[in-house]
Amino acid sequence: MVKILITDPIHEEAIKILKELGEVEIATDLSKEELLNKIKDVNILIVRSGTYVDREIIDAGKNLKIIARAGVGVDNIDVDYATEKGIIVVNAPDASSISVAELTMGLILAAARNIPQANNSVKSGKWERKKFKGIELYGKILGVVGLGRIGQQVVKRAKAFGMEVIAYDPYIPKEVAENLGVKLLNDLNELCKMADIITLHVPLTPKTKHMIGEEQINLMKKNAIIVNCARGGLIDEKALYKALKEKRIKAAALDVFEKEPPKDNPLLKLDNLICTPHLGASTEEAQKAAGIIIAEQIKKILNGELAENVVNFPSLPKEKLGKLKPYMLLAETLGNIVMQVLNRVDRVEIIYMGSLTKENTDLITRAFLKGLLYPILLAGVNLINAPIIAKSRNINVIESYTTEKKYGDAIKIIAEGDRRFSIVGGIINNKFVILEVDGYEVNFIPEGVLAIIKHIDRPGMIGKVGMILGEYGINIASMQVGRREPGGEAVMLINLDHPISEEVIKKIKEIPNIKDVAVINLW
Ligand SMILES: NC(=O)C1=CN([C@@H]2O[C@H](COP(=O)(O)OP(=O)(O)OC[C@H]3O[C@@H](n4cnc5c(N)ncnc54)[C@H](O)[C@@H]3O)[C@@H](O)[C@H]2O)C=CC1
Ligand SMILES: O=C(O)C(=O)COP(=O)(O)O
Repeated sequence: MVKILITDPIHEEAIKILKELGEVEIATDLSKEELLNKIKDVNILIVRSGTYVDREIIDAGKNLKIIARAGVGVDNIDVDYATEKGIIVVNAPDASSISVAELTMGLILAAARNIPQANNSVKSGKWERKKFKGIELYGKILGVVGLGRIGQQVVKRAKAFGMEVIAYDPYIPKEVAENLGVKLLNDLNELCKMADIITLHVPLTPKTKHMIGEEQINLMKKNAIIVNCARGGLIDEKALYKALKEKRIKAAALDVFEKEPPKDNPLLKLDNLICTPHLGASTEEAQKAAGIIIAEQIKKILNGELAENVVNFPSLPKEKLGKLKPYMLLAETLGNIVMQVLNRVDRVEIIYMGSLTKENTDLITRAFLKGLLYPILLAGVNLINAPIIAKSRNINVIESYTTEKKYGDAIKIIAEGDRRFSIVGGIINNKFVILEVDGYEVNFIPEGVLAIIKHIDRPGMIGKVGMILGEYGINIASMQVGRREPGGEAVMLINLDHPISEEVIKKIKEIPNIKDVAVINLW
């Protein structure tokens, strides 16, 4: 009988379904040691955000086949390692959007009207009507950062309050914003300047980490309110603490923290900070939906059926994949690179070369689209929904085939968005190799953090880039230059051991003869 372990609270309706599938044990609040012990015989582990499923847990789970996340974010699960171990990861991305949007409105109102502070005051025997004068939402400007599932629900509710809504989401088609009656801005700093209230609804990625820092907070209005019901880490908590302490802005309302629970976090001592303990998805409705969705997904997987919310690869039967799997992984990596080089993608052409032209390439194209959308949507995108999401984001996808044999079995991507970008990737000795970038031939294995630097071929260019990286303590793992002729345009590919900050990128861009710098985190 299948053994199912549930380590975070999930809805009883879901437990009912799971009990029909196997032997269920519910053990919440386990210490890591306890979990390491229990996981040994478990086949299916069910978690929410309270359980960290790291390498050690996965290694200990010798019989683990499925990890189910009864919610959206899988940032507490080492999905790559699970994939490596052949463990399926499944989630429920749509279940809690309305609940999170409603909590966001709750926190906006609470901050605007000082509700938590006033509640504490009355309960302590005071009657301080003057102290707690608030502001109306009516007529105020709401700045929504991230116009995805939750952001869009927030817009609808804010409109009902008579708010004017502006948004920043470089990846969403402008028609989506137009249909919602939202003004879409091209610049986050502009939103920070204009908005009375700012609310965050983006995933936490290397690009969005600390997207609200000192610079953005300093641009905000004196009475601005900032709300975060997405992920801790989007706001630089040190900068926020300073701004709230100095009353640079009116208030912040947080459902999420960089470290949860936020023990000893100095923010908690501030009167103008209100907070909830990561309650966005904690409603009867969202939990019921999330629980039932993952229980149904598990049932499908156990029956050998296609499950829609599988986050990673191993769900696909080996016999169906054959030689395609490495090319799916290659395509996923190419997708990753393209989105991070271009930021906004309007059109992609996927050109299959060599003997790949004889294969059924549908799965490879899906893997490419999953990789393309992953840097902005994380676990919300999978092999099943990737083409639909690409379409909903107005990304025109074209597949074509060429008998050209120059690179053997390879995949070429020509993408258009902020600019045109092309890349060819192949597989040599079981390694992904970049064979061409923007028409320049190279032979480079991308690993860790990849920098693609376009420049004019002049003596000392490599040294100048290396010096700046060295100054910031960033190690170069490997590098290569591709050029057509000496003195002309060239491309430098560098693998770095660490991610690099916007400050370093800016410094490199300031070197004379550097044309463009793109830094890509390879997931
Ligand atoms: N507090 C809670 O309990 C919960 C929090 N969440 C969090 O809410 C957040 C949003 O979730 P969904 O709306 O479901 O995600 P979604 O994937 O539907 O939407 C995210 C949006 O962010 C945009 N985006 C990505 N990178 C961006 C950037 N650099 N700048 C601006 N926009 C960017 C994407 O284009 C997308 O439209 C996630 O962080 C999720 O983890 C989700 C559920 C519960
Ligand atoms: O689903 C998500 O991403 C959430 O942040 C909600 O987390 P939870 O299920 O409440 O632990």
